[in-house]
This record gives sequence, C-alpha cells and structure tokens, in this order.
Amino acid sequence: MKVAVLGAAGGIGQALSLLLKTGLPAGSELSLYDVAPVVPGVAVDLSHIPTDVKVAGFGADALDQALTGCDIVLIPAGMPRKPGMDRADLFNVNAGIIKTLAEGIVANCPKALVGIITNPVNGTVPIVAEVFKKAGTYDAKRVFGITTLDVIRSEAFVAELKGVDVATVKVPVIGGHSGTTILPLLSQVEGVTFTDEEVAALTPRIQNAGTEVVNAKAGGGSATLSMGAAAARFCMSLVKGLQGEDVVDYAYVAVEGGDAAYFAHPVRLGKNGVEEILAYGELSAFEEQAKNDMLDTLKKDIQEGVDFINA
Ligand SMILES: NC(=O)C1=CN([C@@H]2O[C@H](COP(=O)(O)OP(=O)(O)OC[C@H]3O[C@@H](n4cnc5c(N)ncnc54)[C@H](O)[C@@H]3O)[C@@H](O)[C@H]2O)C=CC1
Ligand SMILES: O=C([O-])CC(=O)C(=O)O
Repeated sequence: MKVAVLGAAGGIGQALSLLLKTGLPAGSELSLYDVAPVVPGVAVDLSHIPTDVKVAGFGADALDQALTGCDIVLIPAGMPRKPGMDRADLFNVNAGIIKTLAEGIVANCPKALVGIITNPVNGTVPIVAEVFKKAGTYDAKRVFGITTLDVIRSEAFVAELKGVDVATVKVPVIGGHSGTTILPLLSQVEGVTFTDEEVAALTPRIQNAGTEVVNAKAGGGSATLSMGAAAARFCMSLVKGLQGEDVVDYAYVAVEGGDAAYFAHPVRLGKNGVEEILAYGELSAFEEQAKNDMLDTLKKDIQEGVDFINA
C-alpha cells in the first residue's frame, strides 16, 4: 500500500503522517510532499520510528516522484483559518493549490483514491473532480471529501453530554463541511435520547466546533491534531476497503440525484473506493428543516468549485 500526504509538513500533515507511520499495514510506503523545505526532515524524523512502513520526503519540485504508484492520496495542503474568517474565505488561496495537486494526480496516479482535507471542502472536492473530468480520468468512486472530523467530534460531545462510553457512540453526520451544512443526525444515535433543548444546543456546537478551535488557538491556526486523527481513521477505512474488507464510513462524495451534487453519506468502501452510497435514513422534523435550510448554501459552495475550473 502506498499512501501520499500532500501538505505533509503542516499541522495536519505532520500529525497524520505520524499516525500513518505507526498505523499503516506492514510493508506500506508513505510518501510525504510539501512546498516547505522542512519536509525531507519530517520524513527522516518519522523514519526513526521502528515500524515496517517506509517513509520518503519530497520537496517543492518533486510532486511527480511523490505521487508515482500511490494507491491513496490525502491532501491537507493549504491555508488554515484565523479568527474572524469563514472556511469560504480560504477559497481564493486554496483553490489554486488544490488544482495543481489534482493535476499531479492525473499525471502520476490517476487510479488513486483521493481524500481531500483542504478547506473549503464543499468547494475543493468539486475542483478536484472537475480537473479529473477535464483530463478524462474522473471516477466518482475515488474522490472523497474527508468529513470524519465532524463524526469524531460528534462522538466526543455526545459521550461527554450523556456520560456514556465514547467507544460505543456512533453519530451519523451528513451534508457538507462548513457551518450549517454540517448536519449531525442526533435522532439516529443508538442507546441515548436527547431532549429538544439538547438537540438545539448540541447541533450548533458540532457545526461550530472548528471555530471553537480556531478561536482557542487565537491566530495560530485551526484543528490539526484532531484532524490528523480523523484523517488517519478515514485512511484506515480506505485501506481496509482496498484490502477487500467490507467497511462503511461517512464521506462527502458525488451523489447522482441526491440532495446536492456532493453530499456526505454513509458509503460502503471496497477495492475501487465507493462500492455503494447508502441512504442516510429517516430524519427528524428538526433535521429535515435544517437540511432544507442549508441546501442553497451547499449548492452555492459546490458551484464555486465547479466554476473555478470551467468558467
Ligand atoms: N476537512 C477538515 O475537516 C479540516 C480541514 N482543514 C484544512 O486543512 C488545511 C491545512 O491545515 P493545517 O495543516 O492546519 O495548515 P498548515 O499551514 O499547518 O499546513 C499546510 C501545509 O500545506 C503546505 N502547502 C501549501 N501549499 C502547498 C502546495 N502547493 N503543495 C503542497 N503543500 C503545500 C504548507 O507548506 C504547509 O506545510 C487548511 O485548508 C485547513 O482549513 C483543517 C482542519 C479540518
Ligand atoms: O474550522 C476550520 O477552519 C478547520 C476545520 O475545517 C474544522 O476544524 O472543522
């Protein structure tokens, strides 16, 4: 299994790379790419951890080498938020970065499964898809926006609120990855019930959890450690799928005839990425309303990404 991390020298990239060095199956290769000159050092540093995962670092001019032969490409490259910014404010800077990296994937590993972390995810995923479409290499089953951070936060917050073992908590989160487009389905959490007041408080806490971190870091960036853990967890789901295991996880994927052209759903993963997009089930009246209220925002975010490549 060969996995590339693009943006590997950053806050997320380093945490994620550490978890992959210690978590990927024996015999895997980890390919670390960044435009920051520290990236070869990150690779050397990780290579001293005694696991059977080979690590190599690639600097600004070596994107092609970094991507050659990759099965999975994870992308946390790009600028994070500062207090007062929305994720959408990152579009102008990060859209161009994502486009360049997607072109590198087309040229070097067009069959790879691609997990996009760079914000705004609602728009960067369509950018990657449009680059692949233009090149004739697009396969909707292989392109994912990683929304696992919304899932793990929901697990943590529900366990905290209800005093239950966090290992037993599962929370479906659908929609997109910004503000109200993040829709946790608290009505579907098994083993606990929520009052209307709890739902009305917990839903926006999950939706604004990124901002909670941005404000707490006070200008020093956004979530990196929890995102590293989230991306590593999602990567392990992709790995298990590639190895032929039946695994279901949540991700922001292209959906034919869905609520929007891209929408986070439960997906069954396999050797070719998405084997099946599963239905997200019945929504409560609160969730149905919240979904209908956010769809225009999500669709606008998606269109911005599509237009960046085609306009
Ligand atoms: N999907 C999600 O749930 C989350 C997404 N994010 C997003 O992830 C991105 C990265 O965040 P951090 O790691 O905190 O930022 P960071 O600034 O610590 O790291 C970003 C890295 O990307 C590198 N980079 C910039 N341009 C590049 C290019 N063209 N090619 C390769 N590498 C390049 C930088 O040199 C830097 O090392 C941000 O856009 C942030 O908003 C952050 C948290 C959660
Ligand atoms: O909030 C941000 O800018 C980073 C992010 O996507 C998150 O933490 O969910």
